[in-house]
Amino acid sequence: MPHWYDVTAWNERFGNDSQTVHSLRRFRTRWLKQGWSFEESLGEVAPSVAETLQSEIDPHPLQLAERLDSELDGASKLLFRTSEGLMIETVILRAGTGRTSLCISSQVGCAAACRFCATGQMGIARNLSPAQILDQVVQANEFLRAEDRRVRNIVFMGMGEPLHNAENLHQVIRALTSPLLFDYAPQRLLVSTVGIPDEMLRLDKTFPAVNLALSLHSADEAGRQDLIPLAKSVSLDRLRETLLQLQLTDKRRIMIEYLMLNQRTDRPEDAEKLIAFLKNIQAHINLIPYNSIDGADHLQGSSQEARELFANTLKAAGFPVTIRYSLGADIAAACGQLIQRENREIAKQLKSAVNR
Ligand SMILES: C[S@@+](CC[C@H](N)C(=O)[O-])C[C@H]1O[C@@H](n2cnc3c(N)ncnc32)[C@H](O)[C@@H]1O
Ligand code: SF4
Repeated sequence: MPHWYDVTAWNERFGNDSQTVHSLRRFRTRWLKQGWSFEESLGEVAPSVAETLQSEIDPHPLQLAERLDSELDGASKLLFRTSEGLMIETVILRAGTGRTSLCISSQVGCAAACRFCATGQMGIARNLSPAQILDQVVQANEFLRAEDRRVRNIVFMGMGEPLHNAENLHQVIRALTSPLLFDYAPQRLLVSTVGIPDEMLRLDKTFPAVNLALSLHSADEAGRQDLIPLAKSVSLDRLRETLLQLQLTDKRRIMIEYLMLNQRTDRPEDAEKLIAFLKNIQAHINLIPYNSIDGADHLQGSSQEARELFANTLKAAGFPVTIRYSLGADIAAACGQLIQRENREIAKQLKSAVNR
């Protein structure tokens, strides 16, 4: 089997004898849709097929290192280790409605190097493979099965910039939405990006029903560049043009993520700039409270009062606005923060091993 998430490979590998095809379908349903373990699911196929699957598929390229359950709300953080020893995190969010979302990582570290982001400050950027990205969903669903739950929504809002890992992202979306594998509706997926125009357009063209969120954070050119070094190569004009282009093919609202930073992004003039930037764009604005990170003492989150005033200005201009409620505050703050130092150390060791 070249890759288990490649549907055509299954047919090529096992042929189309109807009994085998049916039993393999049951196997994949148990494993990928119902959260059964790989081993349990093997019980659905003939022993000879099970033996082949066992020897050719590595069901868990990620090793679970730790699980942290929030005592405040329904969040759980899963810390995984890659075969290189690097750590990534995945967050399960259980909403009161019974709906479960999963926040997954697409990279270890991130080249965008945003000043406010622990992942960006790790100083490394490694793409996760499709199997490593999908394993986060597989392992989360295995946990959730004990609670009679299944992941309903998947957001690419964990570590890394998904559009810097676009080829793998496309393969992952294909697998997640394939009726023969995970069978998620594309509307249940949300890709969050710092803003890579060509890849935003390509994603929209390839998967028009997958939701897109743009992490804008500032509609002031110098202010945005100050927070997001990558923004020096993507102007606000280019981003606005991209949003307008997306709107031509897609009538849904795009989500704009906006980090609330004291005296940097939360002043009345910042709200006016944001309103001007979003003129004629169907946007839903999500205001994000800042989780402070190590090494960014110059950044402070906005007060609740400033957030509410900002939200009201945007609402008065006609935009739907939500203030993101941060789940799992007790199980560690901003994404990437827990493992920032550990990954730096491991990346250093790997580098010196290569140079030796
Ligand atoms: C970690 S990023 C991953 C997806 C993609 N790279 C992006 O920037 O949209 C997901 C979201 O987390 C936000 N984020 C990063 N660091 C944060 C922090 N310290 N506090 C609050 N939100 C943060 C980002 O701005 C982004 O909107
Ligand atoms: S916020 Fe997103 S783009 Fe910026 S460094 Fe973090 S993961 Fe990368």
